[in-house]
Amino acid sequence: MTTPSLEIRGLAYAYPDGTQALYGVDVTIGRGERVALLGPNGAGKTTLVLHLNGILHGGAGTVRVGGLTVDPADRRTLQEIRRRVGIVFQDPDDQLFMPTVAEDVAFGPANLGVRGAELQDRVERALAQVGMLEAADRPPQHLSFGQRRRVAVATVLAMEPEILVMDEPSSNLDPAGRRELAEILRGLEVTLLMVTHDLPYAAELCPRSLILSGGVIVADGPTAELLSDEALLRAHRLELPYGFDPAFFARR
Ligand SMILES: Nc1ncnc2c1ncn2[C@@H]1O[C@H](COP(=O)(O)OP(=O)(O)OP(=O)(O)O)[C@@H](O)[C@H]1O
Repeated sequence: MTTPSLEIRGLAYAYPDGTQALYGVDVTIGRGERVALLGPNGAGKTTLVLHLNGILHGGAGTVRVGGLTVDPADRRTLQEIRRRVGIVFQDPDDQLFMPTVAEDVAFGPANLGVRGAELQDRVERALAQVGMLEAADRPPQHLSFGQRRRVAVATVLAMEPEILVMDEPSSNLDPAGRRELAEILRGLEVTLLMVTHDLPYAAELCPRSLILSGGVIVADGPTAELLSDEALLRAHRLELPYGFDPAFFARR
C-alpha cells in the first residue's frame, strides 16, 4: 500500500485565549484523492489547514504528510513539509508579489536551490498545467482575478507538492472562470484538499467530502451521499442552492 498523502491522528487544538477549535480530528487522505472539507463558519477548517504545514501547533495529536511527521521544532523537516503542503489562499494577491508571473512561480523552487534549466522547466510546466504559460512575462497585477488565482496555483505546483490545499477556490470567480478552474483542478495529478462553502463545487470536483463541525469530523464519505442527507446538512448549517441535485455529478 502506498503511503497516504495525509494522516491526521487525534488532532486537538485550543487558541491561546482558550478557544478550543479542534477536538481530536482523525483523517486519512490517500495519494491522488480529491477531498472537500466542508463545514459552517467557525467549524475549525482554517485551524485544521494551518496545522498541515506547522503554522499552528502545540496541541495534541499528529499530522503526517507523505509519511513525514510535522514537527515545528525541526527546521529541516518543516522546510520539507512546507514544500509538500501547497496552500493556495483565498486571495491570490497574498501569494503574488514579483514583477512577472514567471518570477512569482520561480520564487519557491529557487528558494529551495533549484536553478538553471530545471528551474525554467518547473516554471513552464506549472504554468502550462494551469493554462497560463502565455502570461509568463506579464506583471501579475495586469491579469484578471481568475488568471491570478490560476497563477497562485502554479506557484504551489512548481514546488511539486504532495498535497494541494485550496481555500475557497471558487470564490470571486465568474461562471466561466469557475468552470475553467474546475477543469484544471480535475486534470492535476495531485492530492487535493479543498476547503469550501460552495457545495456544488465540492460535488463537481471531489468524490469524497469531510464535514467538520464544532471542531469534530461529523461525516466522511462520498460527496453525493453526504450532500443528499438533508438532516445532516441542516444540523451543520450547510445548504444546497435551490434545485441542485447532489447526485448529478456522481452519475456523470
Ligand atoms: N486567533 C484566534 N484566537 C482565538 N480563537 C480563534 C482564532 N482563530 C479562530 N478562532 C476560533 O476557532 C474556531 C475555529 O475557527 P476557524 O477559523 O478554524 O473556523 P473555519 O471553519 O475556518 O471558519 P470559516 O468558515 O468562517 O472560515 C472558532 O470558534 C473561531 O472563533
